[in-house]
Amino acid sequence: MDKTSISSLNSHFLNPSVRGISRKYSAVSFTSSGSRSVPGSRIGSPTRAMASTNINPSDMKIVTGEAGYVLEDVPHLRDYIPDLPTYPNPLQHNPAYSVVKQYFVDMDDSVPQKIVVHKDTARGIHFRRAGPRQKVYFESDEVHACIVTCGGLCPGLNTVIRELVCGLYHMYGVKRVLGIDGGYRGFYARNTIPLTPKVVNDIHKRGGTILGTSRGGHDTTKIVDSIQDRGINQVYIIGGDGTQKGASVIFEEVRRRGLKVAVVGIPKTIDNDIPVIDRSFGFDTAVEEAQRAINAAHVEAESIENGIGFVKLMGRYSGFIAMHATLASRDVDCCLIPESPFYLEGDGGLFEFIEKRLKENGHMVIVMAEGAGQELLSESMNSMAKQDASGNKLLQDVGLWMAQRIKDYFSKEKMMTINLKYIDPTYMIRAIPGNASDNVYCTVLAQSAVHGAMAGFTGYTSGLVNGRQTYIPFYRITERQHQVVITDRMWARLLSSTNQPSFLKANDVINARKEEEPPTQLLDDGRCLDNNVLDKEISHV
Ligand SMILES: Nc1ncnc2c1ncn2[C@@H]1O[C@H](COP(=O)(O)OP(=O)(O)OP(=O)(O)O)[C@@H](O)[C@H]1O
Ligand SMILES: O=P(O)(O)OC[C@H]1O[C@](O)(CO)[C@@H](O)[C@@H]1O
Ligand SMILES: [Mg+2]
Repeated sequence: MDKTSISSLNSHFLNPSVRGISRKYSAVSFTSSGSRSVPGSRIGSPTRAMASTNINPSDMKIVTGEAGYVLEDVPHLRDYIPDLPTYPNPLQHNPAYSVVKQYFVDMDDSVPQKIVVHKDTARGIHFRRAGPRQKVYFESDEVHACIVTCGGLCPGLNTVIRELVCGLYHMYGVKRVLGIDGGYRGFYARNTIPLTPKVVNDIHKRGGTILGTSRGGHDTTKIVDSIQDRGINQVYIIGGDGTQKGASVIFEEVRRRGLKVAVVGIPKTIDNDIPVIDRSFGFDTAVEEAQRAINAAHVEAESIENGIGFVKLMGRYSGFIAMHATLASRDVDCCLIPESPFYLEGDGGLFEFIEKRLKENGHMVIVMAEGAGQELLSESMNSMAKQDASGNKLLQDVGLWMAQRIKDYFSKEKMMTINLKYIDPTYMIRAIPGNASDNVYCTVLAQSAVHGAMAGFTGYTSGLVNGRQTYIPFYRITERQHQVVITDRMWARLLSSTNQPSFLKANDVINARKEEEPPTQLLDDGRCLDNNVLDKEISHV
């Protein structure tokens, strides 16, 4: 697409003829009952919003408005089940809430995805604001909820479980909540665990998940059969990108069967690799806990001649933990992440930098994300890529390999004595309970998820966008992975903090820019661009 067609797309979008509120629902007989109808409203095309992704248009529920406003709405039970009765929200009689002015969220409240704007910027994509609604679509004693945790561990998992249970009980008077044992396969292969506020009372102080977790084993038919057979009508699914994909297909099958079942995703990933949301719970805890390993590495390194403290951190495809832990610490001399290619030998390579830093300071600290430099390791070992039960790339231990390469290089090629101490705190970091800030985050996240299901929304991930809780359609969460953008300011901040070289060649920069994120990145002239045209017209970051 050339500049002209981009402009024409945008001018179409801002054209007065397509202004006003317009709606487009997916192919499955959605109705707009219950939605406020705006005088002069008309069916509009979601072309502009769809153009940004490979998403099936029938999955999208788009509401457009004045000045380029787009709401990427989430499905609702009444979209496929007509004439659903509503009930007054029981919170209005709850003394804790009834005194709160404007406690209920206005049905038209939405949260913008991009908050940096220019005076003539289109308002862009918005998500539905989370929170309690005046009317609910479930009676308290009708609700039979279940909670499942999938994928790797993450600090705060138990807090989310606790707050889902307590939120359902205390806010909505729901008494039937089941824990599914051991991830997705637990729906059909394991026992369930009845959850009450008493059972979950102090679980937030423990790491891991009291429900157990697993990878693989997602059999959609068996899972939905189990939901149907048990009479479950609210499903809370806590997990990472893979889990949210699984939640999305469960939702599709539930909708196909016409079941009154709300399917809700709660994003969990220690790697912070889920797009759209500000950050995932557990990430803050992980960055804080990583400080202990980095401190130890620094103490060891500075106590000995040519000491190198080497810390491996988690981050399969995304180096957020390593980047933030480095920025927080100030003791790190070099941070290596999967998104930023590097090389070892020759001018401008890692070995040259290590030698320089040791000569300057006598010691150094290196932080490496587990997904960094995997291609160097594979080349050197000539090894085949393997996968785990969920289909994720199984990483080789790059930290140990790199530590050995550094030792060999300096002892054999430079005849220089170095003292390298290798620290791998990865699973120790992942297994601790959430810290104070993550626990608050988990509480708000869980309560928001419950409010949405009670209000009849379904097929959404509950998540923080620009500091506000929102409901995000599954397809936005599953369409790509969130990664560090190495041409963005945050990585530049890290480079100026560590004063390490970028190790980039010109080609790497061009490729990195092509992979840049957002579907609605704001350009200098205030327009928004789609991913698929980003490579044609890259502006500032
Ligand atoms: N495309 C998919 N469709 C259906 N289910 C999926 C899909 N991808 C993954 N899953 C299921 O989701 C569950 C968790 O996936 P995965 O092991 O990738 O962890 P995750 O949720 O990405 O969490 P993390 O990466 O943070 O550990 C597994 O049970 C897996 O079978
Ligand atoms: O050893 P496991 O449990 O398969 O998980 C390891 C992976 O899980 C994560 O913690 C989260 O995806 C990654 O950082 C890591 O590569
Ligand atoms: Mg994952």
